[in-house]
Parts: sequence; structure tokens; C-alpha cells
Amino acid sequence: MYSGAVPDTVQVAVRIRPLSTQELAAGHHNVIVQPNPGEPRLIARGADEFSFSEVYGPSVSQSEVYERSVRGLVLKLLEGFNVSILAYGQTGSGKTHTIGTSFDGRLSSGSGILPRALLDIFDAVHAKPNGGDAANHTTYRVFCSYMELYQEHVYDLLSPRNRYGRLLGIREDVNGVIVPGLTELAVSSAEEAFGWLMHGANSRATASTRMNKESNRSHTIFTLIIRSRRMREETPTGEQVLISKLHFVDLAGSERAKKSRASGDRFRESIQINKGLLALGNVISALASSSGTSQSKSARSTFVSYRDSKLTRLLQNSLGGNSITLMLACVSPADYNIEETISTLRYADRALAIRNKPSKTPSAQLSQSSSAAEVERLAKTVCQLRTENDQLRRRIATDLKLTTVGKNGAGRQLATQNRVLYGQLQSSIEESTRNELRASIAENALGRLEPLVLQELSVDYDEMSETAAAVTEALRTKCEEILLRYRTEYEALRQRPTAKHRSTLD
Ligand SMILES: Nc1ncnc2c1ncn2[C@@H]1O[C@H](COP(=O)(O)OP(=O)(O)OP(=O)(O)O)[C@@H](O)[C@H]1O
Repeated sequence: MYSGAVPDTVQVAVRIRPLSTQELAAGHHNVIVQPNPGEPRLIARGADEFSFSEVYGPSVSQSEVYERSVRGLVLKLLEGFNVSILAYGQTGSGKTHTIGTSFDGRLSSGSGILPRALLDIFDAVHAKPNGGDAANHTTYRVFCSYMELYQEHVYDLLSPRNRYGRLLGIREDVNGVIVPGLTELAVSSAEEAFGWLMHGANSRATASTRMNKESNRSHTIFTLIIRSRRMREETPTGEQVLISKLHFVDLAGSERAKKSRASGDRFRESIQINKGLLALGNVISALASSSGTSQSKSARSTFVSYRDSKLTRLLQNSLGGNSITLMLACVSPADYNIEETISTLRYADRALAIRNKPSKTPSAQLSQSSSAAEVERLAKTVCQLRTENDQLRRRIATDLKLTTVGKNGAGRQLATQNRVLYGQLQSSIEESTRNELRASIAENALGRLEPLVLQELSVDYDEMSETAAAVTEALRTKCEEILLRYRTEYEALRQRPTAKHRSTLD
């Protein structure tokens, strides 16, 4: 799919899972047809026709999906491009199976695209330079992170802390959306990365539902961060350092409460899951209409509401940003799932129109909050401070010499000035660190407070609606009483003869 050119629109591959043994036993049948297996086209329900970048039928293997849709992306990642792979679809449609987030450490034909990509990436990272080309050899350092978005809260799946301590906030800086404090671990082999993938997956929120016996109740993002360094004589430093990221996004499945018969926690989870996916759908629609080729001016300026949910904020760079993006739309072929399948296909069809602006990111432009970049930034700062320190020492030594030799007060004055300036610098650094800390504490607190406030509001609302119902009832009774009184009085008056009548009677 990505041989050579960099695609500037989101690529969409649809994968149709096979009917399960239970579905076959229950007599369900296939309602998705791929008229020509060589063509990326399908017909749903005998009428709705769709075309995508790729269509994988039920018999297509994991290895074929990887080779045709993902291997090329890994090469782009190693060249320095950001890459995002998103699995979207109804619950039980095969997202986790395709991505491979439930990998158990044993490579087999059933392993998904994530472990396969890790193998290819580390093969490239460990490759020896061939002979005379050593001067142009690229060296890589790889880091990984793993986060979960559960009920609108971001959790760090690789943090050694308890569940509460893993809560993180989302913030925006000049480079886009960042998750300050997210653990980024250096990894030196595919096996080490597999270990972290399994470690994180163990902490992920899953539950058995009527639609999938191991259903993911959260959205997860597993990220590989590649820092590549290659010699470039034409650059001022003689080298080029790029930072690229590969995100594997395993979205929680959309589900209909009526069908899944979810209740209690499962029901609350499905509300949040559907809310996030709805916001994602709105972002995709807005981006698709602003990317269209024959759009009007108003269509071009469609507002993209990334801020409607944390999911859309986290995916801001993957949809409409500088990433090469592949959406894997997973669908069930079964007749009883046709509504959900058509809805996924429409979603996917809109995503096809989204334009991104893939570009390479030099490390200097990177977010200061990513730990890989932070290490680099700190190393530079230490180097600068050492140089400044040496200069200061030399100046102070000269000043002291001047003071002793020439009894000149200027040296002492300069040293005092230096001390004052250093003190001021120190307190500004402390102040900005304190501010940073305050901001992240506030953000975490806000994340924790939000559900409590919402809960309180819903209690208030319930109480208010109960009170309102009681007031309405009392008013109704009162009105009926008054009405009855008036009616009685009216009847009495009607019965009583008026003075005029009385005179005629007399
Ligand atoms: N292409 C496929 N080939 C064989 N089995 C598949 C395929 N796709 C999915 N399955 C099987 O279907 C079941 C559901 O798949 P999976 O757990 O990946 O769904 P999901 O979309 O991630 O669901 P949820 O959103 O509820 O987490 C699993 O048992 C999985 O092994």
C-alpha cells in the first residue's frame, strides 16, 4: 500500500472477520460480498457498494494484512515519518485480533500486526551497515509507551504506580497534544517490547459481554518512539536527528445497549465508549468535508471539534495532522450485525477523504514534554550550563585577581552582581517548576473531580425533577379545588333567580 510515495490522505483497509462457530450453529449467514477478491470493493446487504484502499475477506491471513498494509508503513517510520494505525469497528469485530494487543509472547500465524511490526523495526535497528556505506549509517534508539483511555480518564499502563497513581492529564503545547508524565521506556529488542506490551495489556480494562467474551472496555494507544541519527555532511552539525512515532490505536468497540443487554458498570462503560466514538465520528465528518476536492468556502472552514472528548484530543495528530494514517475498519459479516457493519463502513468511507500533511520531525522541534526529547533537552542545558559555569569561574578568578592586585572594587562588585543574577535565575527556575507541578496537579485533580461533579449534578437533577413533579402535582390539585369551587358557586348562582327575574315573578 505504501511503496515509495507518501500518501496525503488517510488510508482505509476493511477487514471482514469469519463467522464464528456459534454464529454458524445459530444459522446466521454472510451478508457481505466481495465481488472480485482482487479488487478493494464490497457489497453489503446485496445493495450498498463501497470501495476502500484495501478489502480483506474472512480467509485473509494476519501475515497478508501485515505485508499489504503495514510493512511499508514501518519503512516510512524508520525514514522519520509519524505513523498511526487505528482499529475501528463494532464490538467483537476483530480489532484486537488484527492489531495483536492481546499478544501472549508466542509468535504464530495468528499474531497481529503489532508484534510483526516490532520484529521488523528491531531487525532494521540492529542491521549492520553494509561495507563502504558505514559513513551514512543510521543509528536508532527506541522507546515505548502505553496508555489507556477509560471512561474519559487517561491511565499510564507502564507506570509502576497503583491505578490511582497512573492517572494522567492531557495538555497542549506548541507541538500539539501531549500527556505529561507518560512513561516512555527505552527498549533494545523486540522481546523487551513484547514484555511491555503484555505487561500493559494485563492492566487494561476488559470484561466479558454478551457480544464478546473478552471485550475491551477502553481505548488504548501503544506507541513506539524512534530516535534516528544519521550523518549528514550538508547540515551545520554534520548529522540529522529525527524523532518519529508509531501509534497503534485499539479502539473500544461501539455497541448497542439493547443488543448487548449491558447493565450497571458495563452500561456506564458503553455510554462513555459510544460518546467518545461519536465525537470521533464528528471529527472524521468535519475533516472529510473540509478536505473534499470540490468544496465550497463554507465547507472548507468546517469547525473540527477535537475538544469534544479526550479520544479526539489524543488522536488530533493522527487525523488531520502530520501523520501517515491507516484506519483498519473491522466488520462482522453476519446478518444480525448488518446495521453496525453498514455504520462502520460509512464511517470508514468518510475517513477516506481526510487529508493529512505527513512530514518528518527534526528532534529540535519536538515537544519538550516527551521524555526522549526531555533527555536531549536536559543534556543540552547541562552542556550550556557547564560552559556558562566555566566562563563565570574564569571571570570571577580575573575579578579576584583584579581585587587583590589593583585593590579594585569592580571585581568584587561583578562577583556580587553575578551572585544576585544567579539567585534570580535560580528562583525563576524554581517558580516555573512549581507552576508546572501545580498545572499537572490541577489537571489530575480536574480529571478526578469531573466524574464526581457530573454524578452530583445528576443527583441534583433527579432531586430537582422529583421536586418539580411534586410541585406540579400540588398545583394541579389546587387548580382542581378552585375550579370545583367556582363550578359550585356558578351552579348556585345559576339556580338563584336574579332581582330582575324576581320582579317578574312577583
Ligand atoms: N480475522 C479473524 N480470523 C479469526 N478470528 C477472528 C478474526 N477476527 C476476529 N476473530 C475472533 O473474534 C473474536 C472477537 O475478536 P476481537 O476480540 O478481536 O474483537 P474486538 O473488535 O477487539 O472486540 P471488543 O471491541 O469487544 O474488544 C475473537 O475470538 C477473535 O479471535
